[in-house]
Amino acid sequence: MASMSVKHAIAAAKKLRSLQERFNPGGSDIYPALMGDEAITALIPSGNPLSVHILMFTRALREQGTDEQYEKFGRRADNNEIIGTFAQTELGHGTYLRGLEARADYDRGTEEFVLNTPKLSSYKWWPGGLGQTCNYCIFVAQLYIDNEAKGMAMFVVQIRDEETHMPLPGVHVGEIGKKMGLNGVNNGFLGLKDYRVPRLNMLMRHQQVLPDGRFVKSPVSQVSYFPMVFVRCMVARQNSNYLAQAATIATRYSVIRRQSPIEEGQPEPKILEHLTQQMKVIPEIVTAVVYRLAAANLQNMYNETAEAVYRKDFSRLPELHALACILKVATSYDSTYGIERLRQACGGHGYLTAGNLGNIFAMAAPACTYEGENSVLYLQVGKILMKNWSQVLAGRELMPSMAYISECSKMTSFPQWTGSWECLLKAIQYACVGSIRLAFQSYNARVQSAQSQTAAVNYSGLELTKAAELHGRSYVAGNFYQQIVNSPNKHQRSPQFQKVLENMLELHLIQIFFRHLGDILRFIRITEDEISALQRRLEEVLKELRPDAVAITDAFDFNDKILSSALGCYDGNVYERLFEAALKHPLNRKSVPDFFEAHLKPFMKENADNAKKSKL
Ligand SMILES: CCCCCCCCCC/C=C\C/C=C/C(=O)SCCNC(=O)CCNC(=O)[C@H](O)C(C)(C)COP(=O)(O)OP(=O)(O)OC[C@H]1O[C@@H](n2cnc3c(N)ncnc32)[C@H](O)[C@@H]1OP(=O)(O)O
Ligand SMILES: Cc1cc2nc3c(=O)[nH]c(=O)nc-3n(C[C@H](O)[C@H](O)[C@H](O)COP(=O)(O)OP(=O)(O)OC[C@H]3O[C@@H](n4cnc5c(N)ncnc54)[C@H](O)[C@@H]3O)c2cc1C
Repeated sequence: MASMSVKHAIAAAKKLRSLQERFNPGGSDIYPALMGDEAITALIPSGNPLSVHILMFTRALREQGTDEQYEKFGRRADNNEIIGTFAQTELGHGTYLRGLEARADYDRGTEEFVLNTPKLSSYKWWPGGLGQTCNYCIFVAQLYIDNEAKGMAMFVVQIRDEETHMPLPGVHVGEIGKKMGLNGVNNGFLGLKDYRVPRLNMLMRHQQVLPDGRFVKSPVSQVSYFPMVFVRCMVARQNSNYLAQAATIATRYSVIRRQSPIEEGQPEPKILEHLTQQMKVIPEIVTAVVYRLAAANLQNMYNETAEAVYRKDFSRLPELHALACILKVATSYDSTYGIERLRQACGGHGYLTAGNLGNIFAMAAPACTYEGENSVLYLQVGKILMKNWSQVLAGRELMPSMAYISECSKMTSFPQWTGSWECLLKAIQYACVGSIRLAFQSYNARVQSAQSQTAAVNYSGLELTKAAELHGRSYVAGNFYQQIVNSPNKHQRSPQFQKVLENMLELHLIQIFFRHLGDILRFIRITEDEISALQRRLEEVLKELRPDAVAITDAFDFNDKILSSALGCYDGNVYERLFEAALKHPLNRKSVPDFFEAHLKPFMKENADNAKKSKL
């Protein structure tokens, strides 16, 4: 499987290169590469073994290396002359970066670093492509000078001979084993023993080790985390895509499949006529659109921040970090759970490999773990919200994406309930700020009672997580509201299109309201009549969006090859394709399977003989 994936990935990368040269000659714009990665990834159901090379190895060289280091390594990596990965996670550590055990000791006598993974738990474990594909990696290690720890640093390390692909001396490298998905990616392990690299193999754009061993600290240590921020931004885009693919499949299947009359004596309707089926499918279509828009915003913010960081302006890093964390978590959680809901909406056929929903789930699900495990990133955002709440209490301004927190903090009570979009959005934001305030009270009480900040974060973890989750909802819903209601290009939309968008906004806001009704009722008094009115609106907007469901998913414009699903093909010939896929199963090559003579027949005969004996 891995070699097939590599073959496909290389073919697709070559195609991408020719497209890039045709549409972006000589351009350094990496987004065609990303689109290519998106396309490559979508075309290789078992995952793209070059993803981490494209998304992390080449970018780390460009963003963390000096111009000279880019010339030496980065240009060759961008041109796919060398293939690398990002080797940070270890067998024993993934989240707690300050606990990473791999070490780089500077030898000023030879102006080299001596790299070691001192214990089994220090082995790098998980990096994509590391097992068999890559001949280089970015090796993340704790830097030591005269045995004094200086923090994390990144090193360009060649792990295999460029001609023979043999592992180099001192390198122990291989595949970590079968996974629940992405089995074409050959995630690998890497052990290094007294492996020496020249001083200039340490990426030194932001921090340096001089020939005499003097250490020049980075002005902002967190800039070494930048490669992860980028992938978190990409995950938001990628996972909204996975959800859109699954929503397309389930929608198309739901207007082909007929089952269970709604009126006695009437013909069986398309299953999408059932209200409960609409509630399973249509909100996922809208969620895919909502996150695609949020991911696009985040990508723009990433570009602006990356340019600023290149100019040594680190001012926007904290806001990008906070947003990248919360959108990576929200998109990966909601897409993973949403894809499973869509699979279940397709009944038994949703469980067939030919439907491809299982594989889309297996591609989407690990994003809840890689690039920062979601519950850890929720806590990270919770900590940032605590810091920002202290700013609010001190009367200081907050970063733009958190400005609503300041506004809501000034409200002594929630205004008269109207049920309007603005009211629903403000309710989610108001509940978020109420949760932040409660979390801060718990956290602060713990710190005041002499708990360390780390311990206070841990023991306030449930409230911090809730506040972070509601912050994500507030940001995403607010972004969608602005795009639909206040977009500068709103006048260019036809009235019909604007109406569809407004129906999608109505559905998103009401769906989020009901999902967090408990959180909202904690801070806002809403009557049963007001809630029932929203229940009616939910049923009504599902009915309104039903006729547009296919058109909206067609607009995602996934080629049948990308969906790779007998349930979701554009022509709707589901049963023919299911049957065609079934007949291709190896067990159908013979009428009588080999195991009949070898196992089944003797087994049944033995039982029959025993039955006869017991009657005698
Ligand atoms: C569209 C095309 C296709 C796209 C495909 C995309 C999919 C990708 C496919 C490839 C598949 C897999 C690739 C996977 C790769 C990996 O998984 S790489 C390894 C990822 N590992 C992690 O993410 C580790 C998680 N842990 C952390 O990030 C940190 O340990 C954590 C943030 C949890 C804690 O940070 P610490 O420094 O340890 O401690 P803390 O006190 O919390 O933070 C101190 C300080 O620093 C600030 N901070 C932390 N992180 C960042 C950051 N990234 N950027 C900026 N600032 C950061 C934090 O807010 C604190 O600031 P303060 O002001 O001092 O409070
Ligand atoms: C498909 C895939 C691809 C990957 N690709 C790469 C790659 O290319 N390069 C790379 O370096 N890594 C890669 N990784 C590794 C990934 O980054 C780590 O798995 C991730 O960072 C989590 O670390 P961990 O697995 O060690 O879990 P741990 O850090 O051990 O966490 C395990 C669990 O403990 C809990 N936990 C941990 N810390 C805390 C905390 N502070 N507070 C509360 N609970 C906590 C959480 O529930 C967490 O799920 C990949 C992983 C996967 C699944």
